[in-house]
Amino acid sequence: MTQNELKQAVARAAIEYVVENEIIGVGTGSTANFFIDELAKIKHRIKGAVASSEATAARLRGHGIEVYDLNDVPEIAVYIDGADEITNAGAMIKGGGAALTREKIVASVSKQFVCIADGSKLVEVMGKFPLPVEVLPMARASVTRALAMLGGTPKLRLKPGTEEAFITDNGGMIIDVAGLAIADPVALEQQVNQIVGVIAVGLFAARGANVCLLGMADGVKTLKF
Ligand SMILES: O=C[C@H](O)[C@H](O)[C@H](O)COP(=O)(O)O
Repeated sequence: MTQNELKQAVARAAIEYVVENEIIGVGTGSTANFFIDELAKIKHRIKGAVASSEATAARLRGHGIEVYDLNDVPEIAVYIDGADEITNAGAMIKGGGAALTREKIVASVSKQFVCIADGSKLVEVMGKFPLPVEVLPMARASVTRALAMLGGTPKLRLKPGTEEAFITDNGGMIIDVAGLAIADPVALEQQVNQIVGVIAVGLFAARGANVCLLGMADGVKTLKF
């Protein structure tokens, strides 16, 4: 099976977690895109969705799914999203697609977080995937110095094929920190959150996933945390 087929399989399996007549929280990225395409097939069974990025909002609308402003939605029954890495305790690195801040906000008001990922994302210790940190542009240099003190190698994310900084949906910049072996994800999440100028860190540990649907060659494996 190709990686895309594994992503498609977990996207399909995630439909079982969609709560009828509710507003669904929807993540960002290639796996989330497969999920949106599956969600479109049952759109008459949901009220609508809250999107974690402009790209997700556009794809949802393209399928005729109503997109709600989170300010008008006090609680979300289920949030479905991918991950860059996930541990067998449900902690995740997210933000490879730069949507970490909005993803964290939507996840924070969701009763259940269902992570959908191909099996290669399951790791024992996170950190092989560089940890994304969204920062206010004026704090780019000071936050970079503070992140270097944590032991990794921080690098400003650039717009593909250019020397210009990548700018997020929120007007922030992303610093990717390579070379961290994350022994205590909850402690590191707290530590990075305390750096002045950080908007959000792509560690989802204090609030991790409740369920993970992992795409494996022999089928979809369900992990519950
Ligand atoms: O910012 C992007 C998100 O955190 C994604 O969920 C994550 O990068 C995984 O993306 P993909 O499903 O494309 O591997």
